[in-house]
Amino acid sequence: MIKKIDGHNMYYNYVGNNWLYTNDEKMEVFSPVDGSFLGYLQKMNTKDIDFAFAQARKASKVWEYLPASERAEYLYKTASILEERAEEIAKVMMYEIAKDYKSCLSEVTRTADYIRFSADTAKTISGEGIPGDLFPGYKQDKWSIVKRVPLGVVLAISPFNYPINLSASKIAPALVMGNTVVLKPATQGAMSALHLVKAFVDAGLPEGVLNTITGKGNEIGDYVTDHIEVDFINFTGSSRVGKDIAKKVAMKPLLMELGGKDAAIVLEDADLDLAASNIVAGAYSYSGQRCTAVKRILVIESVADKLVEKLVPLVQNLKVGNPEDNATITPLIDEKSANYVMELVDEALDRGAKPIVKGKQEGNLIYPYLLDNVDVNMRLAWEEPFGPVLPIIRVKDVDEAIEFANKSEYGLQSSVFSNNIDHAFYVAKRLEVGSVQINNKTERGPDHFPFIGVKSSGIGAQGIRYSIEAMSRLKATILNTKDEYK
Ligand SMILES: NC(=O)C1=CN([C@@H]2O[C@H](COP(=O)(O)OP(=O)(O)OC[C@H]3O[C@@H](n4cnc5c(N)ncnc54)[C@H](OP(=O)(O)O)[C@@H]3O)[C@@H](O)[C@H]2O)C=CC1
Ligand SMILES: O=C(O)[C@H](O)COP(=O)(O)O
Repeated sequence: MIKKIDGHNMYYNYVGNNWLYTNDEKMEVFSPVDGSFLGYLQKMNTKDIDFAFAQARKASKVWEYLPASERAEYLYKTASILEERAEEIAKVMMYEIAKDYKSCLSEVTRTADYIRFSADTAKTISGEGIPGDLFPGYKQDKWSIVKRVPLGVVLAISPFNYPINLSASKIAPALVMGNTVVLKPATQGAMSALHLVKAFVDAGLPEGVLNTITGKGNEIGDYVTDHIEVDFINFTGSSRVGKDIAKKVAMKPLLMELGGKDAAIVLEDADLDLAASNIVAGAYSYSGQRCTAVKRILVIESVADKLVEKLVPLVQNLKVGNPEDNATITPLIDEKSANYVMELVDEALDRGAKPIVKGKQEGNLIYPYLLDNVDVNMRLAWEEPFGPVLPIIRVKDVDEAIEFANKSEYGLQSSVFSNNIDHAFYVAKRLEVGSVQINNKTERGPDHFPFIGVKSSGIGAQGIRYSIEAMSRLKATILNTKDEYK
């Protein structure tokens, strides 16, 4: 997987049954932690990409017909290998994406659990037999035997922020269902993703079943997504890129998890300590670079001051610094992203938002901001910063909270904090999002729950069983018999 070039690591792609050096074009990868040089990735060209898809197509004809229980065995082995290598992989991830070490480690072990659970779940996917005579005019001589079959070749495109988990959450359900996979990981995150792929390879996965493509999304993306051999696209990333792909590819089924602007709605009867601790954990972990991060607070005016009082010390106490020291606030993925976050902060401050915790920018590191009195005329009320910045929007009553929550173009998750279950359900029922958390921060998981984005936040449902179902289709074989004995 790794060869030395000029004394530096060069990551190869896995295609067919080999770690391949495909061509001389390469990309340099630097660490967002300290700018150090991490190594090279290959820039695959159209010929290399064609080869990867051809391998996946060829393998799908065999893999599809392997007994499901045998496919599951490869996943069990992969999960164990990942666990054995958890510390090594977590370190690679920490330097590659500047996520704190503890979270990197738990991402790897969570992924092993995810893969194992996918194998378990696949063994519960059964079919059904439907008797024909349920419909008027038919006799007992006709049966439809309905089962799930794979779609063929799945293109998995993953983002930088969960390079292992959001690659595996596409690969594992796809493979165990009998699809083959071509993975295009985020460029910043690809080294970690290739370590995941190596675990599958070392588990003995047959030739061509899992293949990888590296290269800049904005250069090879169109060619990859529109490739004739792609039967299904499973994408996680920004709404901008997701929408672009959806517009360009015609008649290809899609599963997309995109951006979010998750609101934490705090009602008058909320437990404010619980709300404050959940909101701060939800908003600032991994410096807010999570699609499910709490990205705005909508609080009823009558309890807003009290909530703010509880939030301020929690935000002030967040550890800022190095991922090796398990800081919560670590450098953002790059300086461009940090500059965008500051653009939103500065615009809100210029328009009168109150910085109750005032952060600062040092290159790609942003110290946390908590801004009060953000209003609907500020970009920060609507745009997704993907950084450690949390706006507080004060609302007069519950209906205004619901109205503002739903005005967002996004619809991933929301939280509602209330000690009155009827009030919480009143709000939950009216929110236009995939999931509502009652008295908890917004978050994905446990991973067998459905994870759904609506509006600009996605298409379809992820979650182990749901992903398996999404990457399969029903196939009916109709058995016609004669009710006679000759
Ligand atoms: N809802 C969810 O589950 C999640 C959503 N997200 C969202 O993702 C964003 C951050 O992740 P980020 O990685 O920056 O997202 P991007 O959309 O920039 O990139 C996601 C993936 O798409 C690739 N890509 C980029 N351009 C194209 C293209 N034209 N065609 C095909 N693929 C392309 C990228 O490759 P390359 O790196 O080479 O550019 C990367 O692999 C945030 O908006 C966040 O909310 C993130 C995680 C989970
Ligand atoms: O990409 C994301 O940000 C994740 O899907 C969120 O996952 P989490 O809620 O487990 O952090």
